[in-house]
Order: sequence, then structure tokens, then C-alpha cells
Amino acid sequence: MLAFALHALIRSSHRLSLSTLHSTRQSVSFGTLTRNDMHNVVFVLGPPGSGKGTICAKIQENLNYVHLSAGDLLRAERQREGSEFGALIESHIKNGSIVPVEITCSLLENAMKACGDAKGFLVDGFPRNEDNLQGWNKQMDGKALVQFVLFLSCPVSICIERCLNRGQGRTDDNEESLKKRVETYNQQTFPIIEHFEKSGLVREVKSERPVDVVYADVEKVFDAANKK
Ligand SMILES: Nc1ncnc2c1ncn2[C@@H]1O[C@H](COP(=O)(O)OP(=O)(O)O)[C@@H](O)[C@H]1O
Ligand SMILES: Nc1ccn([C@H]2C[C@H](O)[C@@H](COP(=O)(O)OP(=O)(O)O)O2)c(=O)n1
Ligand SMILES: [Mg+2]
Repeated sequence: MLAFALHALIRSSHRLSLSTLHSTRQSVSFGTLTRNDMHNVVFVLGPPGSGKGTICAKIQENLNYVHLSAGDLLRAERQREGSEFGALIESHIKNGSIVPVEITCSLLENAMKACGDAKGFLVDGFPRNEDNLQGWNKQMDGKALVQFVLFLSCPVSICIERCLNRGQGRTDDNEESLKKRVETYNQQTFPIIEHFEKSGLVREVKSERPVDVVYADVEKVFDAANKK
């Protein structure tokens, strides 16, 4: 029954990728500081299972960006001895809903501070909704420069199969949680991608192809962005 419901949702979730984007890059800076004083950030967005973590690991290995997965940071906080947010985080993760930005953004900022002056940060799986976006703008104003948004677009049917076969023992890689996570992506995250598209900041790469093919296109995106 659940599988049927999930596939019914897939058929309805047509809004998964943007048309090819022809846009000039506009850097969105927060505050008046120069680039050198601010963390250089690339947001990495896409449906669950689109390959964000996999591609970010390859970018980190080859292009000297530091990979910060919001999901990984939240899972670590969930496990942290004495964390007051463990149960809250677990309920959101299982429910496929989004943790309040005050928690997630602080984890991200602390991680960036701990890395010192990295060339740039891949902020994977963030901002996932309007609360994330507003909270980032408020907390990171003057501290971060968003270079661009890497959007990995992928048919949800492929994404779901990948998550079900991911084998990482996650509490949210099951049909019930995935149904909710896909709903969250369609209703809350895709509008954030469209928001950044309006500023010409989105770089879409289709990620249903083999990893190396996807990464080759991603590398071209970073080369172009770092030439400007
Ligand atoms: N291009 C690809 N082709 C086939 N499998 C992939 C590809 N990219 C990622 N995967 C696999 O799909 C699963 C989800 O990838 P992951 O990087 O965790 O996605 P996300 O972080 O977007 O949820 C992992 O098991 C990963 O090995
Ligand atoms: N900005 C974020 C990122 C993740 N979360 C929570 C809710 C998400 O479904 C889970 C898992 O996120 P994660 O990015 O690890 O998931 P995928 O890699 O896309 O499969 O964490 C969040 O609440 N806020
Ligand atoms: Mg991931």
C-alpha cells in the first residue's frame, strides 16, 4: 500500500528540475565586508537520494572545498551526550520534516568556524525551507557569501530506490519516511531553489547519470564559477 502511495506521489511530483538556466551569476553578499572576511559558501540542494553527499565528497577531495552536511551535523548532535535537542532532531528526521533553523544554522556556523579559513564550504542539504533561508540570512548576515547553488536534479523514483538501497542504517531511509521527505522537498525545498534561480545563482546538474559523468559536469560548474 505504501509503495503504491509513494509511486502515486512520484507521478504527481513533476516539479523536480528547472528548465536549462541561462543566467549571469550575481554574487549575493551579506553586509559590506569583503569576500576575504566572509565564508565562501556553495549551497548543495536536491531531492533525498539525488547524490548530494556523494558529489560533495568528490568536490572536497578534488577542489579543496570543505563538505558540511546539515543532515550529518544534525545526526551527530542527536547522538551527542547531553544534547538537549536529540529527541527533537530524531522526531523531525523520522517524520521527514525540517528541524528549526536555530539548531541547524548554529551547527553549520560552528563547523565553519572550526575549519578556519577554508577556500569554501559546501553546505549540503541547506537551506531546505523558508525558515532555514530566513534564519541563515539573519544569523549569517555579513559572515557568508553564497557563491552559487548547486542543484542536483533527479527523478524521484531513482532517488527513492537509491535511498532504500543506501545501506547506511538510517532511520529515515524507509518508505514511510521517504514519502514525507519527498513531500517536504516538493512543497518546501523546491521553492527555495526557485528563489535562488530568480537571482541567477542556481547551477543545475542532472544527477540520474553515473557518478563520474555527474561529477565531470559539476567540476565544470566550479571551474566556471572560480574563473569569474
Ligand atoms: N550518480 C549516481 N548513480 C548511482 N548511485 C548514486 C549516484 N549518486 C549517489 N548514488 C548512491 O545513491 C545513494 C544516495 O546518495 P547520497 O549521496 O547519499 O544522496 P543525498 O545526499 O542526496 O541523499 C548512495 O547509496 C549513493 O552511493
Ligand atoms: N537543513 C536541514 C537538513 C536536514 N534536516 C533533517 C531532515 C532531513 O530529512 C534529514 C536528513 O537530511 P540529509 O540531508 O542527511 O538527507 P539526504 O542526504 O537528502 O538523504 O535531516 C533538517 O531538518 N534540516
Ligand atoms: Mg545526503
